[in-house]
Amino acid sequence: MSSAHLTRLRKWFLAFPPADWAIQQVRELLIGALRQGPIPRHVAFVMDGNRRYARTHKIETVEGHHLGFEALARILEVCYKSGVKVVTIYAFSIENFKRSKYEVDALMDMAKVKLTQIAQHGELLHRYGAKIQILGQRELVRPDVLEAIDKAVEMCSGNDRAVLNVCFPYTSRNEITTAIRETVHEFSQPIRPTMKRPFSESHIARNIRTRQLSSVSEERLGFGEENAAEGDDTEASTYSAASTGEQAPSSQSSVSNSPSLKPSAFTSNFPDPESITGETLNSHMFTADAPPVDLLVRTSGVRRLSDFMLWQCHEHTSIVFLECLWPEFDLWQFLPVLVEWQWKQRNVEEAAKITADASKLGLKVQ
Ligand SMILES: CC(C)=CCC/C(C)=C/CC/C(C)=C/COP(=O)(O)OP(=O)(O)O
Repeated sequence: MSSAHLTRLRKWFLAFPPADWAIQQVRELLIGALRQGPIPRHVAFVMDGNRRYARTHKIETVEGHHLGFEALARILEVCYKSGVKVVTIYAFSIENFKRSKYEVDALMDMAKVKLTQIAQHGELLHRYGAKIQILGQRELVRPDVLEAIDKAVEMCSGNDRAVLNVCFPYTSRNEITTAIRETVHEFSQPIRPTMKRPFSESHIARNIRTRQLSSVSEERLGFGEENAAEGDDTEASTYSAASTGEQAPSSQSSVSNSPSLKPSAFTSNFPDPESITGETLNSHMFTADAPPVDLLVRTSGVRRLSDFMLWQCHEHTSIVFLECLWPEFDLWQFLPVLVEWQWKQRNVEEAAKITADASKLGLKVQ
């Protein structure tokens, strides 16, 4: 039986109210079971296969994208109900501008209408306390579309339990380039000395460190350049306080992580590029506030990342390629992916626990 016939049969069966009710109950039960295990904090989707779905079902391309949106709404419900905090979707790649004007306009209009719809009071995003963030190159979007999506963002801005990141129009290369450009700009600005805050925690910590280091230096080293290289003098402390308080990325907590002056560069008054870390760049990514991606799913059998979430994927990110086309994607395809992720995650947590216990006993785990 062809997939078109199966879809029709499924629709016919689901049209019976008792069947619909029973399926809803099973869905709730399965999601409840999922919630008993670890849940990925951040899930990303490459929603691929809308046009192929439209072709195989002999419907308009735009209709394929509309069915793609319906699949998205279903899957967002599954994610938020299961406890996923951040969902990131590849809604429009910068490369997608190469498609026909008709299709680009249709996708833009769809974003305008659908984002407004799901942001309404009582609709999906409010039900799960999710806010929207638009990630990408805003300047490439038509003003009327921008106005509508900004309004949708505003409508959900009070929500703080979950996030929907809509990448639109986005590529990782553009995101990473923007982050590097902003970092270079930040590190090209002279550090402005600010008022000393004598009773701030960081100021006190620095002063203690400075005193400890200077007493060691006085005893052993004198006041040579080497001494300066190890500790902060009072002037450097003031500069560090300025950068820790105002210029360092929020995720950097230690004094040594913040943009600081090289002792040899005290006179240059610029932050030390050597203090740029992965955290510095991360704080300039569009997803700065989000945890790294734990699970990335791409549908339609295509096995590549297509310039999506290249920075956000880490050594434990599970990347899963599924054969089904995006409009077909639902809990039934997603469930095995989540169960496998939970199984792997338990192993990762178990291994971390063994390593921690071993290090407490002074042993080394291979
Ligand atoms: C909120 C919001 C804006 C939702 C967007 C809805 C949605 C599903 C957008 C996906 C658009 C897109 C380019 C999909 C890729 O499939 P494709 O067109 O490349 O299909 P193909 O791989 O079969 O050619």
